Amino acid sequence: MKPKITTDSHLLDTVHRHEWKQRDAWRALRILSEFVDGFDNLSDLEPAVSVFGSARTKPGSSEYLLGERLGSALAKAGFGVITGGGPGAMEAANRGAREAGGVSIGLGIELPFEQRLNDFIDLGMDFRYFFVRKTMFVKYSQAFCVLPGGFGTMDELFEALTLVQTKKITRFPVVLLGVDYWSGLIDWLRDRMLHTTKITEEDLDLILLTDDVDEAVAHVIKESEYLRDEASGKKDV
Ligand SMILES: CC(C)=CCNc1ncnc2c1ncn2[C@@H]1O[C@H](COP(=O)(O)O)[C@@H](O)[C@H]1O
Repeated sequence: MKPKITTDSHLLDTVHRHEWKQRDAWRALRILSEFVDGFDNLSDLEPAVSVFGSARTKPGSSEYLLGERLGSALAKAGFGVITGGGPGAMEAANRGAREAGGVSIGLGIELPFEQRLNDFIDLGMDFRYFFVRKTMFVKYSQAFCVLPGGFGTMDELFEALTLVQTKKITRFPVVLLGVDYWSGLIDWLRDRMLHTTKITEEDLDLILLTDDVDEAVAHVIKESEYLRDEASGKKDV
């Protein structure tokens, strides 16, 4: 089946870009309105953590259960849980949060195939543009927790790391859950990127790698407290 054309794909169409000239100007307003909707819906949110992970994680699998436990632990610690609103690891984290009585948020994305928000979301939004949605993940969360995932998950992970490394955001905790899954990547970052000085030791220290949901949540709490103290002037920037 031929994939449906999405709004995002029109924007990124390089072949017909002359034809899109007029329409792209209008598109800018649509993008603006998507930002406004996001700010409007999310600015009153309690402290929240974004959880990322594969859309393909199977319900009942160990990775799904890890996502559920993470969502639940974050909710019990008082954090809202924000995901991409889709299936798999996103659903698992939303489910854990909802079942623990927390606030479960899903920021969905228009895709070329049929897609709806998962069934465990209290506050849901659908975005047309990936980049607008990504702004919301960063702006409205205190930390990123990353479950095993593919390209989409890597994109979200490395965006956060780049923002911290370039000091666009400060001390934003990034936790990778799933030692077995992620340790190959961490080894490569250390042995290749760090070894050839493309990143620094300090950059690697931005990431906590663990299988332990409680350790992940404790880390997020500790970093959030530091940021709160910093904002209230108790700590030097
Ligand atoms: C079965 C399937 C592919 C469904 C796709 N449905 C999706 N719905 C919502 N967010 C998504 C989806 N696919 C990728 N993402 C985004 O990319 C990440 C997962 O991508 P991946 O599966 O690791 O690469 C998620 O954290 C999410 O923000």
